[in-house]
Amino acid sequence: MRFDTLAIHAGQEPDPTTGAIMTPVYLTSTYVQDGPGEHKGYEYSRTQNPTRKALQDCLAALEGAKYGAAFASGLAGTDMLMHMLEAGDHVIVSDDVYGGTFRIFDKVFKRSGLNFSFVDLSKPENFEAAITPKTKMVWVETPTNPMLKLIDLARIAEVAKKRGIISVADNTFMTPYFQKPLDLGFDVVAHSTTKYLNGHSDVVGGFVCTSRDDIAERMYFLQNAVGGVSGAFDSFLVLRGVKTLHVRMDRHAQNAMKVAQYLSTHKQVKKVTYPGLETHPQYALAKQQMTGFGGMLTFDIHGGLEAARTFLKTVKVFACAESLGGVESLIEHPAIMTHASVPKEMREKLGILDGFIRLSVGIEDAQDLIDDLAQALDRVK
Ligand SMILES: C=C(NCc1c(COP(=O)(O)O)cnc(C)c1O)C(=O)O
Repeated sequence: MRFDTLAIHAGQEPDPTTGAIMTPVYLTSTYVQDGPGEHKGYEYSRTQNPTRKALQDCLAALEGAKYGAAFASGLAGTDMLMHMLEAGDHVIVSDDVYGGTFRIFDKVFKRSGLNFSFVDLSKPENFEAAITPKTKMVWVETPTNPMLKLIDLARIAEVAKKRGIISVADNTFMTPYFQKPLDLGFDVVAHSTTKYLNGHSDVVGGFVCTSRDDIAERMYFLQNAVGGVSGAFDSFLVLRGVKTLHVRMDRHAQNAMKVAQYLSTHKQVKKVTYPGLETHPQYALAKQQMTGFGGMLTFDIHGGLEAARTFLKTVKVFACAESLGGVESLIEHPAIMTHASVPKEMREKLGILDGFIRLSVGIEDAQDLIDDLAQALDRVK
């Protein structure tokens, strides 16, 4: 089956007992056994749950993975992956990542003895230069959150394989609809399903998938042993949301392009970054490894923090809030909000400055979105 059909059907057979076409929500913690160890493949819902299995199988099919595991949040999936490593191991991370991802690396796992290097992997030569004899994993986002830098997945994967390094791509921004890191040689894909996969801002969740048997064995062990699993109802909601992923992503991308083009002409706007604009420094790579450009864009507004605050308080259709990827349009100030946990000097080196604004462009009427931005920009000048 092709992507659009998999999004609706993969991992979901009609319920064998009743024929229910939608996977039931198995709100149960445990399963009665015929005798000690004599069960139907289900023992305890932290270990296995039919609704979570349907979600795991569906999302794995969309990423082209053999195995998938669903978690209570994106960072719970990150936590599981870090438990694959041991004290003294070294991880190379793209220098621009979600603030919470930076935080779990720098404030949690560094205390457990893991070492992290935050490297500008948009320049592929920097990856090999950062490898040490202790390097066990490379972790990338592309496009990065929030600077929307792109990383050449195939080139990173090639070097990682040659050096025996596990490669992980956080594919939250693009989703498998626009980008397939496993097809480009990556070992693991991670998602915050909170975002585009669920797509309706009513779940916090995570997902990790791979086609490597060795990684999968460890992944399922840790999912159960560490326990940060996706609950049955959250799994049902993500399974329901992902059914329209292909339709929503097309509309997100169409709207984002229109908004990016509008902002690019506005005198109050200093710089617009969107992978679909030919002005993006890595536009050629965007066209090479992505089939669409997503719904995320950023821009710098003249007037610094005061202008940014006024602007974020004046928009009406765009909601000022953290997160992204829902049907509604969101706007936020990374330096104060999503990336406050990144040290100021690191933020400023990346370009996350006082006038820097991130948009998650929703699937509303594009002209309504543009009109909303226009009226708010008029108030700023
Ligand atoms: C909440 C936001 N990000 C969460 C996130 C996460 C963490 O996902 P959680 O479900 O919030 O734990 C992981 N990876 C990326 C690329 C993310 O953007 C945000 O950027 O507003």
